[in-house]
Parts: sequence; C-alpha cells; structure tokens
Amino acid sequence: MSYQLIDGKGIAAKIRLELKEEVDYLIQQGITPGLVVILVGNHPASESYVKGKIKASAEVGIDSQLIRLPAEITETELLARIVALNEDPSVDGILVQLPLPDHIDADRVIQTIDPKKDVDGFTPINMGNLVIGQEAFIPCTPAGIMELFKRYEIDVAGKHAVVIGRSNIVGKPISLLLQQANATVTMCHSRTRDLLKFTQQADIIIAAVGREHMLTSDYIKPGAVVIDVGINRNAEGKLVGDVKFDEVAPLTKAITPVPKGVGPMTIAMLMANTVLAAKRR
Ligand SMILES: Nc1nc(=O)c2c([nH]1)NC[C@@H]1CN(c3ccc(C(=O)N[C@@H](CCC(=O)O)C(=O)O)cc3)C=[N+]21
Repeated sequence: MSYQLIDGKGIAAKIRLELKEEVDYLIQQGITPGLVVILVGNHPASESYVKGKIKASAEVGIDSQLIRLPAEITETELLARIVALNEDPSVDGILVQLPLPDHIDADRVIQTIDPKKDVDGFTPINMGNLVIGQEAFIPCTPAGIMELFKRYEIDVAGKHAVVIGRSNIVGKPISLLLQQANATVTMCHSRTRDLLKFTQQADIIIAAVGREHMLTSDYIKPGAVVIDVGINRNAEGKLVGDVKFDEVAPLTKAITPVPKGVGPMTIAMLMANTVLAAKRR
C-alpha cells in the first residue's frame, strides 16, 4: 500500500518563511520579537535542540539570546534571572530548556515565567486556559502536530485518536487539542493493560512514549495516521522514533518520520508563539 510521508521538515521551513514576512512587518512598526533561551548545565541533547532554536530565530528575524548558566547555579539565582527577564520589555519569549539539574525544582522555575512570555505554554495559566478552551500559548510539540494535520488536510473530527504517553509537554495537551478538534480521544500510558487492544482501534495514533521502536506493525489498524513524537538516541547515537517505521509505514495512510517529522515543527511553533507574544506586546 502507498502511504503519505508527512514532511515536517519541509512544512516547518515554509512556516518559518511565512513568519519572516510577519516579523519584517513588525520590525517596520518598531517591534523586534525577542526570545531568550536559558540553558542550565550541559545536557548533550539540549545542546543540539537549543542550537536549532537559535538558528530558526535568526532565519525568521527574531532577536534571540542564549543564556548559558552553570549546572551548579542555585534555584534562587535562576529564579532571579527569570524575574529580570519578565521585567525586560525587549524580551517577548522566555524558554527554560528542560530537563534542569536535579537540585532545581522545574515546576517552581516554570511558575516564575510571566505567562505572557511563556512561549512554551508550560505555565499553569497557559495550561489551565488550554484546558478550558481559552486563549493560551499552546505547547510547541502538540501545536506542531495539529499544524501538520491542518496542512495535510487530515480531518480529525469524529476519528478515534489514541495518545500513548501522558506527559505535560505532549500527551496531556495533544489530547485536549484533539478533543477540541472533535476527535474521540483515548489516553494510554505505561500502566495501560493490553495497549494493543486500543491502538488497533485507532484512526490516529500519537506515539509519545520515549521507547525506541516500541510501536510495531501489530499495533496498527490498516489506514491509520501515525504521528511519532519519539526522540530516542540509539546505541550508535542516532535519533530514532517510538515507531518501527519500516514495518509500520506501509500499513498507514500517513506517517511522520524521525528525524524530519515532529521535531522541526516543534521549533517552528516556538517561533510562531514568539511572534504572537511580540504582537500582543
Ligand atoms: N523548555 C523546553 N521546550 C522544549 O520545546 C523542549 C525542551 N524544553 N526540552 C527538550 C524538548 C525536545 N525538543 C525538540 C525540539 C526540536 C527537535 C528537532 O528539531 N529534531 C530534529 C533533529 C534534531 C537533531 O538531530 O538533534 C528532527 O526531529 O528532525 C527535537 C526535539 C524540544 N524540547
């Protein structure tokens, strides 16, 4: 069977071009969108993701700044840095790269970010507004997935979507967005019994597990749409998804690859949220 390969990388590039036009206009109005990325310590994967964010900012015309802080920084010092950025009018978006070192309470850090500058959409205010369907910054990965559905004209209304994973960053928000788009959503997770029974009924599968190649062909109903959110490093250091692509893809109607699927869309949506924050300035 032939399937559609969802080109996240290509769509993300297109979105960056669209955003650049908006940013050019904002700059003419005297508003240069500003994004600050805070990286604490040197988590190897974070280095690569942060680089992607800075590069995309430059492309779109967003004035970005990377603040590198030592792994030993105290929580109090980190919170003070965030408070200063909250008060800086040239800063539209603040992103604190996760994970943080163990001695720092990530929840407290996130709660310190001004919700108006929370371009990750991780603060309780934005999360809460998402839950009740009010205007909010939508977390970038789920926003990117919904954008892919839109651009590929994949209608989710009335479909059965099975979300595997219940994280605050992906599982919870994507399940809400799918419900708002009139899908019927089942949430599965590490304690779900007989996961197969659920996924085999799914028209749409969102795999956000974090386990290399766990989704094999036996999980799939023929003609399903499969979105792979996994970003696992295998033994050779290669980026691999949660989905065993080679055997799953031929069964699907459409599928995202890893890399070049959801990952680049996450960054594109971060750019979009930053532009939105600047417009609301
Ligand atoms: N506060 C915060 N916000 C985040 O949005 C956030 C975070 N912390 N911590 C880590 C995760 C992960 N994440 C990715 C972003 C881009 C790619 C991406 O561009 N991936 C490329 C490949 C990149 C590579 O090869 O390293 C791809 O899939 O094609 C992946 C993962 C954002 N995250």
